[in-house]
Amino acid sequence: MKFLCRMQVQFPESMSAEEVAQKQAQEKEYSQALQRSGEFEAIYRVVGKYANVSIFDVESNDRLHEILSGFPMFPYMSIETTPLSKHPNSIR
Ligand SMILES: O=C(O)C[C@H]1C=CC(=O)O1
Repeated sequence: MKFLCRMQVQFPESMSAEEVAQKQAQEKEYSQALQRSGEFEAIYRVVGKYANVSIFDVESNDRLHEILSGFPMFPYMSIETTPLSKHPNSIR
C-alpha cells in the first residue's frame, strides 16, 4: 500500500539549538533505516519550507501509523497522509 505524506516541522521556540540538533540527528538515523528497509521509498524537501513530501510502501494503515508516530520529530510535525493507487496510464 502506497501513501504520500506531507510533513511540516515546527519546533517550539523554547527548544534550544542543541535539542533541535539532537532531534534532527535521531530523525536522520530512524529515517535512513526505514529507507534502507524499503518501506520509505522517497523523501523530498519542499523548497523554501521546513517540510517534506514522502512516499511510503507499507503493508497496512497500522504499519504506516507505527512508522510515522515513531519519528523522533513526530511531536513537532503535522502530517497529512494521502493513500495512493496505481494510475491506469502508468508504465511501471
Ligand atoms: O523534513 C524533515 O526534515 C523531517 C523529517 C521527516 C522525515 C525525515 O527524514 O526528516
